[in-house]
Amino acid sequence: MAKQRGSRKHRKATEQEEEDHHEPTVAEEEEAEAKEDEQLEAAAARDAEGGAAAEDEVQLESGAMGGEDKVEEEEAPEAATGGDEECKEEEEKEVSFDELGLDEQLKRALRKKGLIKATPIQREAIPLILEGKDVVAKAKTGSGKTFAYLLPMLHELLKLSSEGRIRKSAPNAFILVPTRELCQQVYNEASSLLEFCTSKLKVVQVNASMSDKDITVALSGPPNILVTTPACVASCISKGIIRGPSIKESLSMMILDEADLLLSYRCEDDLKALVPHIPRSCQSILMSATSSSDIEKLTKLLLHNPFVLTLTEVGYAKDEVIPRNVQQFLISCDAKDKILYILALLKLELIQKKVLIFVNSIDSAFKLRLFLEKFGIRSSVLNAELPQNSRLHIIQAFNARLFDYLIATDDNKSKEAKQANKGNKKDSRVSRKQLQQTLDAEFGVVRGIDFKNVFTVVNYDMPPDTTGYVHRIGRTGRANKTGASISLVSPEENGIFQEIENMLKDVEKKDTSCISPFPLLTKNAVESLRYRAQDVARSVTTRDIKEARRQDIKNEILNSDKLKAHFEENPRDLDLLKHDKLLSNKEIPAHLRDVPEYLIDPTTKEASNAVKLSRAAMGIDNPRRRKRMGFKGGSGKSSDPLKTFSAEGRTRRRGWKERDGEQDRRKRKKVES
Ligand SMILES: Nc1ncnc2c1ncn2[C@@H]1O[C@H](COP(=O)(O)OP(=O)(O)OP(=O)(O)O)[C@@H](O)[C@H]1O
Repeated sequence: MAKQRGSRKHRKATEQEEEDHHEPTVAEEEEAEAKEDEQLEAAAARDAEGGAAAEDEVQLESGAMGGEDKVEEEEAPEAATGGDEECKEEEEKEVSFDELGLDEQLKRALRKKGLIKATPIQREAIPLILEGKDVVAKAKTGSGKTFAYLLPMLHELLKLSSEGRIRKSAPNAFILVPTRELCQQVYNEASSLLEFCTSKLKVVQVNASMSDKDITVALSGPPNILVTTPACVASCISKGIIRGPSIKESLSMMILDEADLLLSYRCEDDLKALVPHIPRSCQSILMSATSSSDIEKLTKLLLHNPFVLTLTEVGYAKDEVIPRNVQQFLISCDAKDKILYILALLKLELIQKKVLIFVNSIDSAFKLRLFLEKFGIRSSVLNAELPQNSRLHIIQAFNARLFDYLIATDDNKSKEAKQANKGNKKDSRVSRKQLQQTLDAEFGVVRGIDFKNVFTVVNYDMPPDTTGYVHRIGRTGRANKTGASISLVSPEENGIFQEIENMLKDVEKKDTSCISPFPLLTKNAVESLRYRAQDVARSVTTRDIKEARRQDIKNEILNSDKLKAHFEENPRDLDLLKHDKLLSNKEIPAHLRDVPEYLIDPTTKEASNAVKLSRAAMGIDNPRRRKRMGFKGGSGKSSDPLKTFSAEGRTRRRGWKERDGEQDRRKRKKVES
């Protein structure tokens, strides 16, 4: 593995390049925007990069929650990174993409994204893959595994293409991922890297929601790279859309991304069906965030004498499954009080936005959404019932900061899926059909999805297993940004919580707990909201939940086709992406929308202010930043009650109007809380 360490000269060049990426003036930005013809995703990703530095600075000043564990600026780097020595070690190992010998056109695409230095997994895996080795790479969530395989793969294919050695009877590379959402995400990433050489390589994604005709059209050519799920590729082979002998002739590389999840998505048989068609010469790469017996199974099935990159080998001082830039907290409470605790966290602004909240059933998700809505907190629900276009666009809209709170049921193992399975055991055909009708088997909200700039992940319900925990928490702290997680643990969930704690201690070789009690929420603050919360929770009936669920699907189905057509023509127009519209058309009473000042104790007020200050320091509400994300008009602060709520008590303004026009409250009378 030929590797150059970061020389001073190189570092200087890198600094210069970073300076070149200065914040543009408004005029420059407008001019650039007029010229740019970029995908929404690329714009969001660039902004995420821009935000990273700012967020890291905030970590130094006020800790991840912007709360009471403030540290002096000089001391902070040590606290944040685990010590000077470790920092130096990391710095010594820094390698730029230039040093990895990648194709010039790929480097140009990386520069355009503002990516200069390789992450540890990238700097270790890229040279090995370029050497032609089979590789099994295990690295924590958000560590950049996608580019770790995409870059060397594209480099090799570009080389073959320029030497005229590409075989064209079937795709040259398969990238197999567990879910459709990931197909789309990986396809977007690969396309963005090929921006400066579109005529040389073609990448397509196909999934089970497409008709055979559409799949056949997509695969005509054929493309060089196929991003798909194991189920879809197996079906293409069995239907003769891709011929086995052609795969044998053309396939030179196969990637199994999110390999730890592939088998849990019932992909084993599909992968076994593929094995006889894979040529012996095919290089196989397996990427995973966690270790499991499934990984070993897959390794045996598909790889030849692979090089195994484990967590320590990719440059981290110690093994870690949760990025060290993520602070993990817990709140112990009764199951019935969870709704009260989440209200306190959000309404008193004790956690940093954006927030991703995980629940274990779709009904719980809608109950929570309706409940929060009654307090003026708007959110969106992401679940397996929604049409695929809607799911993709909810993720896109959340990434673009069109709303701050997303409630997700995290995979097809939700309570509903389990019930559907259980209830239909007698007739497995009915069971499968019913399940497919209601819940999409290839759906995966969380796993591997690159949510941008999620600061806090909340486990409203604990995940069913330790892998679920790792993947959920992995939606924050991505690409070295700071983040936090809060798990609401009821006595009934103590078992799984202990399992998670033991796993973390085991991996990180620690005796002490890795998950600390959340320090910013006082008993007084919770109790001050209890009466209202209980009252409102009671008013959200099962019928309301059923109706909201039905209404949401209806809206999203209507929107789904519009979204598809519209975004093909206007990839940057976010007007349709308002997935947090109010479910109820009733006016929010003032006493619920605003928390009166006398209810908020001084400690809570202080904590809330600290969180707000750190948010301001991150520049999250900066109008120029919002504009780059695709917002039209101003900050929206003047018309959105979410943005005007203050834990210090509210300065009432006369007449305001809901942004989406559901309710015109201009004539609303001034009512004292
Ligand atoms: N070299 C880099 N420098 C900075 N950011 C990077 C770099 N490489 C990738 N990223 C960004 O890091 C984020 C996480 O990357 P990616 O999705 O590949 O992580 P992952 O390891 O596959 O995570 P998961 O296991 O959750 O799927 C992405 O937003 C990506 O654009």
